[in-house]
Amino acid sequence: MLRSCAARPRTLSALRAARGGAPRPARDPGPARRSFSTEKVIHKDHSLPNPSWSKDLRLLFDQFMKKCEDGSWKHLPSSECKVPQRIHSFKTYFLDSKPVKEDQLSQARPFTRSYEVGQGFEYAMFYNEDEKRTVCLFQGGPYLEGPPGFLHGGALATMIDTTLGVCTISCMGLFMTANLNINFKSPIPLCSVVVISSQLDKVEGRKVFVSCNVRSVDEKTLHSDATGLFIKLDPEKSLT
Ligand SMILES: CCCCCCCCCCCCCCCC(=O)SCCNC(=O)CCNC(=O)[C@H](O)C(C)(C)COP(=O)(O)OP(=O)(O)OC[C@H]1O[C@@H](n2cnc3c(N)ncnc32)[C@H](O)[C@@H]1OP(=O)(O)O
Repeated sequence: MLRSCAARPRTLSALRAARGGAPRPARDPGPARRSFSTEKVIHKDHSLPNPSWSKDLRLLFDQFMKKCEDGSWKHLPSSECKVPQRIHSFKTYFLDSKPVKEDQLSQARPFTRSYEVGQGFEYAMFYNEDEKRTVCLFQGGPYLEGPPGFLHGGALATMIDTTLGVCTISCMGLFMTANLNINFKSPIPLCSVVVISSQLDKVEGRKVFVSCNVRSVDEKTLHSDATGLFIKLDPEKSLT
């Protein structure tokens, strides 16, 4: 039986409604056309509240949306993370890599958005360009269990990597994670909400140094801290 963090939609149509969609969507054109067409593709924004979000996550989300009103913070819709041009650019950088078969590629989707609503990674990100900071409000669902009742360290590492990755976007260009160091200080109860606060510390040529901490909603518990190194892909190089 599925478990969830908040009231779980009981029917398929309720689930679709929770995702913000119509009760029965039009026939899906198929992932190949949906994700990789050069035509304008409309993606659903998974970073908006849904019924699986706990009160804590909703409150924090509302607080940050308020901060967006004066333009200092920007809410990052999940749909911006999978832009066809960006996918094409990555392909051109890694021309010599063993090509993924088209039918496999057509099924690809962002790791953190590949779970049913409420079961995996529920999160929203906010970005402050002037301060070079990114904040991720994250609720890890029941399918992300590591030690019984607690979040898997790899799931947290994924969210740290994603948050730090978004933090590098102020430098523009395409980046890859080269190094990630995480100190796990206190386990995170499954289904609880944590705040990942990241900042850009230093840029040295193509190297971008970023760091973050992960705290409980009341800020009393430091769950983790981490540093990351992201490398801007060199247009002169084609990597294998
Ligand atoms: C406005 C709204 C927009 C929203 C927009 C959303 C965007 C949505 C974002 C999603 C965010 C997802 C975040 C997931 C991000 C992954 O999951 S990435 C996947 C995991 N990472 C990988 O697979 C990377 C594999 N590694 C590589 O491809 C290559 O090693 C790299 C990292 C590209 C570097 O290769 P390279 O360009 O040949 O670099 P290279 O010349 O060797 O080194 C450059 C410099 O970096 C140093 N360096 C390289 N590697 C290391 C290392 N590991 N440690 C220390 N130093 C290193 C070198 O020493 C060198 O230093 P200098 O000599 O210049 O001082």
